[in-house]
Amino acid sequence: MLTMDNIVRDGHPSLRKVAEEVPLPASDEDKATLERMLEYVKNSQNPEVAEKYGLRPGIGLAAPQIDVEKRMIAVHVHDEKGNLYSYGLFNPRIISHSVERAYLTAGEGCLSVDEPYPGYVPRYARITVKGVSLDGEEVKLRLKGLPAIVFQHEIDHLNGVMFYDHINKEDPFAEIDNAIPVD
Ligand SMILES: O=C(O)C[C@@H](Cc1ccccc1)[C@H](O)SCc1ccccc1
Ligand code: NI
Repeated sequence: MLTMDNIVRDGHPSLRKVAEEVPLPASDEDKATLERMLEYVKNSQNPEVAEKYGLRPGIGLAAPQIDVEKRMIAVHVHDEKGNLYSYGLFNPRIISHSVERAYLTAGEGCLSVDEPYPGYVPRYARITVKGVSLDGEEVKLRLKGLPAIVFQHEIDHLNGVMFYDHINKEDPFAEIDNAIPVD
C-alpha cells in the first residue's frame, strides 16, 4: 500500500513537469499504480488506517505526486449532498468549464506541500471532465462544488501546476470576481 513515504514533496522535479499520456488500453502496471493511488485516498480517510500508517487525509492524488510522470489521478470525495465521487482516471481532461469561478473559503492544501499557503485558489465553478476509468470505460463527468475543485487540483498536478500558483500574491484573500465561495 502507498504511504506518505511514497509522496514526493514540493521542490521535487516531478511536480513541475507535464506528465505523459498513458498508452491505452492501460498496462497491468499502470492499472496497478492507479489502483494503489485510489487505495491511498480511501485509506487516508479511514481514521484507524490513517492513524496506523501515518497517512495525511486526502480527497485526491495525482501520479506525479508518487514520482510517476503519467496522466493518472485518483479522487474519492463526497459532494455537499453526500454523493460519492470515487474515480481512478487515465488521461483526464477538462473539455468545458463555466465562466463563473469558485473557491474553497478555507483555501487549499496539498499532500506534497508540508507548509500552509493561505489564500483563495480561483477554480472554475463547473467543469466537464472526460477520461478513461480503471475498467477501460470512457467517463464523462459534469462536476461542481468540491468535486469540481478537487478534479481541477489533480489535473493541475498533471501539468506541473501547484495550487499556490493561483493565489493572488499581492492580496491572497482578495475577492475573486464572479466567484462563488465553497465551504
Ligand atoms: O495533494 C493533493 O493533490 C491532494 C489534496 C487535494 C485537494 C486539496 C485541496 C482542495 C482540493 C483538493 C488533498 O486532498 S489535501 C487535504 C484535503 C483534505 C480534505 C479536503 C481538502 C483538502
Ligand atoms: Ni496536491
